[in-house]
Amino acid sequence: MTATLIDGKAFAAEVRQKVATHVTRLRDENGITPGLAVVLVGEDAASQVYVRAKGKMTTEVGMNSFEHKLEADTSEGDLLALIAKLNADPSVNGILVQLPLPAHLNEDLVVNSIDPAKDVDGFHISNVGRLGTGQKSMVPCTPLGCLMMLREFHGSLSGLNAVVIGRSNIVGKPMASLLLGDSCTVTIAHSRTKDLPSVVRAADIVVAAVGRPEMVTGDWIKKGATVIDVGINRIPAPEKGEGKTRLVGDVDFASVKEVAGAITPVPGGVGPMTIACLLANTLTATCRANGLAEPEGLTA
Ligand SMILES: NC(=O)C1=CN([C@@H]2O[C@H](COP(=O)(O)OP(=O)(O)OC[C@H]3O[C@@H](n4cnc5c(N)ncnc54)[C@H](OP(=O)(O)O)[C@@H]3O)[C@@H](O)[C@H]2O)C=CC1
Ligand SMILES: Nc1nc(=O)c2c([nH]1)NC[C@@H]1CN(c3ccc(C(=O)N[C@@H](CCC(=O)O)C(=O)O)cc3)C=[N+]21
Repeated sequence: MTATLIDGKAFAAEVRQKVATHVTRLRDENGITPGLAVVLVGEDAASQVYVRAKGKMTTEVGMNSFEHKLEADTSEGDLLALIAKLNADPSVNGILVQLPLPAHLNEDLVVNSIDPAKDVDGFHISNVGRLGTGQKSMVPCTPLGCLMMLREFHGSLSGLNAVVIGRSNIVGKPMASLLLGDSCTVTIAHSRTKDLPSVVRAADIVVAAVGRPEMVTGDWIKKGATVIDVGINRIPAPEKGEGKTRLVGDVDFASVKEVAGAITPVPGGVGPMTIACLLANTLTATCRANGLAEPEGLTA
């Protein structure tokens, strides 16, 4: 058996197109252009690539993109002052501080200084609490993108067994909340889970967010299960030439696709959906800030 490929890249393009249509309407009918501010501290090469891609897609959907690149040794006070300025700026509807931050900066403090209404990552303690209690919130982009793909593929998720591998605040935990919200029976697995393969074998839906290249193999997967691969791992690819690398997920695509019913690829799966959901969240935040109706199908 070969699994159906869930094409995140194509789906993300559709989401961005929907966002662009709403942005045009906001401009024409309300004279509003949503603005997204991205703050990058330090020179991490991978982060720079990602920030550039976000900036390009932000302007492509007709939003304003504001990039703030700060030195790696920026003080906490200077970073908090920038965030305060962005919080107060009416042309900024969304604020994203690229994580991880350099070690001398307190991530919780920084994230919780963002105005929750502009917290398009959904990492602020108030948004986390709202999501956990089923109140309207900003929903973290990566889990939201996974949920959109699952809903598109399955229709209803009600009663399905979902196993989320990974319990980070940015992926695993919010993913589990969203799946519970859609009435899945949810198990969260992590590095202390006993006999992970047999836990995963019970799942109709597997979301792998571990950060270990190709860890989940075909013999862990129930026949016909849906597998969402969040992992982004760069590994050496000597076959492409000396010093070359390639991107792989947390799922061993080759063996899993023979057993699963559906699977997302890496690249071209969750990654593009994450950026599309960031733009969707920025649009949602703009509508809420202006007391306008929210676009349908772009939030949880
Ligand atoms: N596509 C996208 O848009 C995004 C992709 N990512 C990618 O997703 C992956 C996960 O990211 P993130 O959640 O931030 O990672 P973290 O490192 O914060 O969390 C990893 C989780 O995996 C668990 N884990 C580690 N090793 C094992 C193991 N051997 N067996 C079972 N569980 C294990 C850890 O358990 P414990 O808590 O016990 O230590 C932890 O809960 C990474 O590859 C990252 O690059 C992340 C964000 C966005
Ligand atoms: N505050 C914050 N919010 C984030 O959402 C956030 C973050 N910090 N820090 C880093 C992680 C990682 N992340 C990715 C998003 C898109 C791709 C993506 O588009 N990947 C492409 C491939 C890109 C490539 O070729 O390198 C794909 O999977 O097809 C990857 C990774 C968001 N993150």
